[in-house]
Amino acid sequence: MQPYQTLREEAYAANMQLPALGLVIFTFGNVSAADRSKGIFAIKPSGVPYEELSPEKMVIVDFDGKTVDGQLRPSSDTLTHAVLYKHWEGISGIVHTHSTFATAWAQSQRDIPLYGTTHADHNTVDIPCAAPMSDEMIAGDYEYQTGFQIMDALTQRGLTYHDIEMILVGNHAPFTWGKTAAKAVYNSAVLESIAQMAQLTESINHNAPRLKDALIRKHFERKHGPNSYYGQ
Ligand SMILES: O=C(CO)[C@@H](O)[C@H](O)COP(=O)(O)O
Repeated sequence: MQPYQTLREEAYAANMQLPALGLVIFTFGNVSAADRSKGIFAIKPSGVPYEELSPEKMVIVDFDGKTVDGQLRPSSDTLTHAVLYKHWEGISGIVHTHSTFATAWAQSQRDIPLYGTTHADHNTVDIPCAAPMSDEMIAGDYEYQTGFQIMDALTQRGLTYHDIEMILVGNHAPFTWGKTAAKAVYNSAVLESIAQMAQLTESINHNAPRLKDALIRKHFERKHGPNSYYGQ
């Protein structure tokens, strides 16, 4: 058995969901799965097509972004994942994609407004778009700074990483997270669907109204919290 085999298999399975769900093409995007008890995560190697991936090719990295085990160079976004794992204790999965509609909203530099119950089933707030990074941050350790750009965007809105598990990085693309890599992948697929619905909503009615608070609460609380009654 290879070292960290179980973690590698979890990361591999989650990475392979991205092309399966139509969230990436070629080598776009990346998924990591963390073992917080060891302070490490497994992440896709950089620039390797998904069809060439295997559990053995997942790279094991610590929360400072240093490679612990693996022959291949980890994802170019590794330091962004590392920063978020280091600062957000409740997450063990992170996904970055360039899914079309979420990326289009990121390029528009707009938060995704809460127009409908599909959005409210998952979030009670607009989906944030982090501001584009300063020239200094870009010239510095870009991926490391992207992690802080994400955290700062939530703080500026009075949100925590529990309040919402998805964000757009201005002019770049989305990041999502969760208690597991599988949940982070689910969040990436939900984000792409919400982004597409919102874009279509605005193209049909540019003055479309936001969902009213009563419906936001009803749909979110139907699925989440002590009085939820969705599912089995
Ligand atoms: O953000 C980007 C590119 O802008 C990444 O999503 C890459 O497309 C994936 O890079 P690797 O994980 O293969 O290094």
